[in-house]
Amino acid sequence: MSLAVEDVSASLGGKQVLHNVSFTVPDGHFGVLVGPNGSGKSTLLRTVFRAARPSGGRVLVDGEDVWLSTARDAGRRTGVLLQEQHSGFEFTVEETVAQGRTAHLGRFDRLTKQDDEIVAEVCERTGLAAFADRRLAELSGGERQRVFLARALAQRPRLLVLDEPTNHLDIRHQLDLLELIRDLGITVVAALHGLDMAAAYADAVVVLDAGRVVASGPPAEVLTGDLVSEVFEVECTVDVVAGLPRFGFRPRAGASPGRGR
Ligand SMILES: Nc1ncnc2c1ncn2[C@@H]1O[C@H](COP(=O)(O)OP(=O)(O)OP(=O)(O)O)[C@@H](O)[C@H]1O
Repeated sequence: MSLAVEDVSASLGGKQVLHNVSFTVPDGHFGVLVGPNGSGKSTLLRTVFRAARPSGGRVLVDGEDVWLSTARDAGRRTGVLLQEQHSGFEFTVEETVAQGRTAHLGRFDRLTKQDDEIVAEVCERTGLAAFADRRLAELSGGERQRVFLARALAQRPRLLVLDEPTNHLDIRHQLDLLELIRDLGITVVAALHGLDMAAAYADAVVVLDAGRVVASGPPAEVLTGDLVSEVFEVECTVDVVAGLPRFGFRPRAGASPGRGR
């Protein structure tokens, strides 16, 4: 499933936070959004999974404007993993993952044996099988994040939208999650703060700054020391190790704590 964001603008609380943003993620590719806090990554992802309506422009999934399709159709094909979830902790892991199947059910349908098999397979794949009967309240933040990923995968989405999916995860689980996502072979768009991870896993990165795309393309071409220094207001050096950029950071001399936008 291809994703095309065309000239998207959005405003929140009377302030324009996205300015004519355009990029594409071809079918089966992994597109990553990077940018400083407040640069508009989450808002942009929300326009993609139909939670925030753009004030201008279009979001096309396989050529179809998501805002012209029903919420149910969009929900069926798009899996979403958000930064932090604060509810539903009374459910077990298995119950939560099974919620991913309900997007495909009619109002009075019940889960079938095939749904149960998908839930079991996803729990296995995400390393959650041993936790299946535990309540989310009894899990660590990182374990819960994996459950929410599993719920999104149980949906068997054709487009996966991830907002900081590696938040809370230790390094092994960050790598596991990104490997798993890459191996899914579906179209993925994710916001990531870790530039090393973005460089290692993305087919293409889109750099946002103050709601505008300032660069996009293959990570090794886009994530240069100069660009990262400029956008993140730090001193950044890049070494290429085994064909991948490795980033070194230092605070910029005389830098203030924020831009106060
Ligand atoms: N409900 C809201 N009302 C008004 N402004 C908002 C609202 N939500 C977000 N904003 C503003 O919109 C801008 C973009 O926020 P957004 O969450 O999309 O950025 P982000 O790049 O995802 O940030 P982070 O890296 O901190 O998660 C920020 O300036 C933020 O303060």
